[in-house]
Amino acid sequence: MNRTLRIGTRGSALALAQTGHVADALREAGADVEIVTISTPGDRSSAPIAEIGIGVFTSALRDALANGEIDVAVHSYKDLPTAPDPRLSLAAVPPREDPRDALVARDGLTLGELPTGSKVGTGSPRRAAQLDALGLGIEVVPIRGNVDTRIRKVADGELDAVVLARAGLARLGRTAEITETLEPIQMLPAPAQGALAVECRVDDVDTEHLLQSTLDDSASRAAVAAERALLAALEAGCSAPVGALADVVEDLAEDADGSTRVVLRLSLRGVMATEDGDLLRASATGDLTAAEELGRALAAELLDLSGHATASPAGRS
Ligand SMILES: NCc1[nH]cc(CCC(=O)O)c1CC(=O)O
Repeated sequence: MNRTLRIGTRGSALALAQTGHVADALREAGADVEIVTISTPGDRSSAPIAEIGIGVFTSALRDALANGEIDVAVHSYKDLPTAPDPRLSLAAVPPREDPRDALVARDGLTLGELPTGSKVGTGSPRRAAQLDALGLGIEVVPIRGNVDTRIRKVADGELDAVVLARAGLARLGRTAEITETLEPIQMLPAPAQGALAVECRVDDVDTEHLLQSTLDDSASRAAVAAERALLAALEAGCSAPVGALADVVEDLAEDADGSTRVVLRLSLRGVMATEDGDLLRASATGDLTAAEELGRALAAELLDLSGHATASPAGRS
């Protein structure tokens, strides 16, 4: 293909870093690429994400792609609405970064070492609910802003700690500032956290093929598909108190002749906060080729649990 591919991105440091990695990989594969920065309403507003709604960061980029202003859009996958955009194709899910959340605390402290009454900043209801459930006596303070702004609140002494996606810090080269990487058993990440979504126009089959063959990682795609199907089935967005993490695991399957062989399967964990702040957890394992079914089955289990726990589950109101 000898045309120049215009790759669209938001202008934040994180978005530019992510898009830079995608552009590098495409250049290595011999493509001619150019980066185009698109300003989104989400970048211009400082209101809480829960108020301005899912899609604030991604819909301007998607429109620019559908209109032909750009040929490729790179998104943080977890920021995409769960409804598919019929104008676009999800051409590639590149190998996922570490999906876990990370703590950046003063004086090198871990969560367990933070004294009672410590202020921990996060704008995410999912992170807030899971922090509260740990029962550490810490105060969760709502914050917004880019990664740099959030970390600065710790350096300035306004907060004792913030919780951020490890992947974002890794892409910005700032993992040295992490004081603890939070284990999923304490803090399940947002569905698709750490993964990128690379889109092109649905009728641009040349670009679709190039992106898919150069960038796509089928294990990352399957894991994220399961997590997102769970989220979609809970009718919840990125600001909902829902965490999910799928891992590709090795399992043993028995053949008809009695011999065993190693097969890859998906292991999915999910957490959902009720309106009372209780956490409901469930997990299941399924076929790598049936990721979405696994996500939907686990969502049904969580909804069933919530029916027993409370009359009106969070994320459905
Ligand atoms: N909602 C903001 C956002 N979108 C993607 C990332 C981090 C990178 C990723 O998860 O892929 C972040 C920052 C954060 O949650 O700390």
